Amino acid sequence: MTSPDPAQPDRAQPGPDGLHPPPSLPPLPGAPGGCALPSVEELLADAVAVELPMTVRFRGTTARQALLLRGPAGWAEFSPFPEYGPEESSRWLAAAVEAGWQGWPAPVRDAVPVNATVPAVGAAEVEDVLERFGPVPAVKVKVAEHRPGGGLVAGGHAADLARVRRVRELLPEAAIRIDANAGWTEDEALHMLTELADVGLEYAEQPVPGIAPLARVRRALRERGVATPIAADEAVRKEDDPLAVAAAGAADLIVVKVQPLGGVRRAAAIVAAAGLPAVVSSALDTSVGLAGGAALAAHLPSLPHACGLGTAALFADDVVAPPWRPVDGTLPAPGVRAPEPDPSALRRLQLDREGRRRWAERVQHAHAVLAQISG
Ligand SMILES: O=C(O)CCC(=O)C1=CC=C[C@@H](O)[C@@H]1C(=O)O
Ligand SMILES: [Mg+2]
Repeated sequence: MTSPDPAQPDRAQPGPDGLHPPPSLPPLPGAPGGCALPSVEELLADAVAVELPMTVRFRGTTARQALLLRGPAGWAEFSPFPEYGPEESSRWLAAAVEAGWQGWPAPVRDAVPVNATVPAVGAAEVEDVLERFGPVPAVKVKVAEHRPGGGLVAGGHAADLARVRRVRELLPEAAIRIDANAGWTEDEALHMLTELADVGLEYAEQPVPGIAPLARVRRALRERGVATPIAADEAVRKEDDPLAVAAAGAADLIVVKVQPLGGVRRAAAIVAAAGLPAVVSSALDTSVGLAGGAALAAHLPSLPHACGLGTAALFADDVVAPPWRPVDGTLPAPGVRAPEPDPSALRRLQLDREGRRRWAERVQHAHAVLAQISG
């Protein structure tokens, strides 16, 4: 549909050591060569802070907050999780600046396949959760969820195994991937992934924290004859160098998310430079942010796996009407800008004055980090 984006590094060009692709990624807003960084006042001029109720607990929460911004190129989302500090949040703000003040790069496909996402629910609830997504080619099952104070949630390993097996029973043909969010020790990961070998997992996402442990688990599984591919998520989006996991050969594929990686162009450049198959996933964004994920998935030259972008199905309400939810297992590509939020949904979901103040403060702090990069 379109020619390659010049912002993407050329994978055919090896880096200085002759082996690895060049590490250069598109600059963040405000940095030399990047798009201009709007002022805080400009960013906040039309901002609306919202809270979306969820139909099921996910990542320990039943409500998701976000700040929606409006720039000349369209609507944008800034929704770092509450525990994220200014530095990590600055990449989320960079993604919002791209969406609202620059626009997304052009798509090469019209629609993207998505997976259903099953939070750490009991096996008896799996059917209900899956119903919200409709027919899908793939399912992600959350495992290894911890209580806020530490320790696995009730049911532990047995509940995780039962949840995955229930999905397989209900959807014998679907691809099933699990996501442990770095919640297992290496021994637990080896034990659980060996137990689940008969399910034929599509891949296991971040079974353990870090890069070296991921590489060890991957190697040890092979030695045991377990062929489950290993995907890196936190080892991409939370490391200083998002390419380190690929350079270390620690994963078979990478998970990429637009907000945590600083925008569609940056995420696409990371995929190109990593040289590994990629899965585009959501950051539990509202439909505005999800459209950014769909823009990335629609822009990538190759999309070998269904995307974790069906998460609007976990919300009881959303800012766009109709919400950016999967239909027949796919989401439409949004083009170069996000869908317009529905004004009545914004009124219904907006936070009070104190909530707005907290979000404005988070924008200021993240902005200060980006402004510092630009010198
Ligand atoms: O990939 C999916 O199916 C849904 C998105 C998803 O799992 C996540 C969204 C937001 C925060 C993360 O804890 C989580 C993930 O780890 O991938
Ligand atoms: Mg993950």
